Amino acid sequence: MSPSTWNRPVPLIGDRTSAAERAEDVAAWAFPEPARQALHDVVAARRDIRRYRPDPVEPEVLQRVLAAAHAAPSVGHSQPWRFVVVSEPATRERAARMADEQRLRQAAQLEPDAARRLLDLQLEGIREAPLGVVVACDRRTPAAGVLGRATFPDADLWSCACAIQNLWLAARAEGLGVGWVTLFDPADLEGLLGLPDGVVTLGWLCLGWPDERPPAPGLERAGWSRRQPVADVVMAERWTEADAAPAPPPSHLRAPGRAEVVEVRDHADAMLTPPGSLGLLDRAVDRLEAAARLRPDPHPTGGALLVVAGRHPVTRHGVSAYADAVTDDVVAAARAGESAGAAAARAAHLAFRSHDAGTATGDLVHDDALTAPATAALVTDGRELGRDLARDHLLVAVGEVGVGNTTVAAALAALLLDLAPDDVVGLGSGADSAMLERKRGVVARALARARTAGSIGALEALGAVGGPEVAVLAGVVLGAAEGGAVTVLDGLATSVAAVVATRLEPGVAAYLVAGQRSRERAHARVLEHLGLEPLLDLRLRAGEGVGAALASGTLLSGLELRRGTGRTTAPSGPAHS
Ligand SMILES: Cc1cc2ncn([C@H]3O[C@H](COP(=O)(O)O)[C@@H](O)[C@H]3O)c2cc1C
Ligand SMILES: O=C(O)c1cccnc1
Repeated sequence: MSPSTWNRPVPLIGDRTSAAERAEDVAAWAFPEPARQALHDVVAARRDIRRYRPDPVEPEVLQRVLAAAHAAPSVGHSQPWRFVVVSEPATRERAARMADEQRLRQAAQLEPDAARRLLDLQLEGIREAPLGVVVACDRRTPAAGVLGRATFPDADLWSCACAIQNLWLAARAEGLGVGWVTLFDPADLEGLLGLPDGVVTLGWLCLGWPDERPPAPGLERAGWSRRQPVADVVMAERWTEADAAPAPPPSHLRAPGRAEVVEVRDHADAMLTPPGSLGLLDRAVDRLEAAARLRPDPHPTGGALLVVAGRHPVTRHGVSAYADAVTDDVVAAARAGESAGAAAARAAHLAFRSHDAGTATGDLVHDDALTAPATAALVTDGRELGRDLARDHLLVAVGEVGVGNTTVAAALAALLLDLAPDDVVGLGSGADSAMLERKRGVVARALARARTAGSIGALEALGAVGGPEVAVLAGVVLGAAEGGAVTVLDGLATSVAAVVATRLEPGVAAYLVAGQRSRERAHARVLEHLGLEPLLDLRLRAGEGVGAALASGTLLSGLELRRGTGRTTAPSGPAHS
């Protein structure tokens, strides 16, 4: 039964346009042609001005120019810029002397001819221009406290540079000249104006009515440099240097593209709810829906849980709180539909499959876990399993069982992500501190052995320190994606398997959902590496796909919620308001 159509609730604040309006005319946000042309004219005619008339700049004009600067984009909307407007002739004179001193110093470092050309350059603007605007950046907020600066700590300075550009263009439109002088020892300039610690300057802007109207940059006219062709600075897809273009990462897998992703979002935006109101769940449902759009109609709607079992000779080093035989018990219970994984699948309305991947041949410390042919065969088996499950299911939740496999997963995570044993070894099914110490030692020795080979590929790493269920699971992730199904990851081992899969086929990343963040130590790092935020964070340590099943239940509920919620009507009101 399909739901009825309802009036679109138009928000009274913010963006009043609907997805349908935006899809109908994607360019409707543009300015009229004369305004666009004017913008390009101003950009092209902006010059660095060094000669000024002495006439004053009216306060209203100055305010307009400063307001444009203050409208610049800034990292995390932090507005870190400060503008010190200097009109005192004595201050300008002292600043000019500082710049002269630096000019002589720099000239002394240059070849004689370049030095003469530098000395010829007009730097009198600081004295002549009626105003100086010293742009400063208040850096006293710690970078980690500003959205976007923890990763790019200098983004606050770039924001100030954006403000300078805005000021410059607004000034040019008024007919004013701007010259940006950075020939200072920053500490001198900061001292001159009394900038406190933690506030740094980006230099001195001369501002006034220009006594030159240059059609081209002064440095270009002086033969100092020339504007490079735009084609020399634009690259397609990857960094390219002359003819040394490196090959792109191989991916034969088609990930949902822009068309599918936008279509899914348009569809979701037309629901009788505020767009994106299900938060992270909305994003995971988007993923499911985008992948489904690559399939022929009609496509399946439900999900399955696959639990893969493996056995590990590494247990002989005393790294698990349980005996090897537990793995066989769980496999038998799974067949009887009585393992925790089987029960979790039933609770979440998922089909259940278990698969026995067999036994590793090496203990990681002395020998590779798997030979190269065994590794390849296991990945191929997994790929087929994944494709097979994808035929009947929209999502494949994955889980594992294998006493000792948190040691294996930790070693593989460390090898693939270049982490230390301390960062990856966790409690597993219940280690005590002595066992943790042994696990760290085993992982350290396994890594030392594997790393003697130098840099190794994902499949080699899998063979060296992985295990049979991890290899099969890497294949499952690949096969499921090929079949258009999203894989819902469980704990550490399944997530490390997904890392292997993304190394083999970068395109699979778009088909992954992190079901949960488990208590196992390395899991958070591995999920971060995959760029995935977990749907659940319950400190699980169950293995067997229990967390993936719980999350898949929620995910399928989210999908049902989206498909069952009423749609709103198309356009209501103009796109421009
Ligand atoms: C009864 C039992 C059932 C399990 N089901 C999953 N695991 C979980 O614990 C094992 C990994 O932990 P470690 O590396 O410490 O051995 C895996 O089998 C994992 O799925 C279980 C563990 C036990 C004891
Ligand atoms: O986080 C996991 O994946 C995990 C933790 C403990 C035991 N088995 C699995």
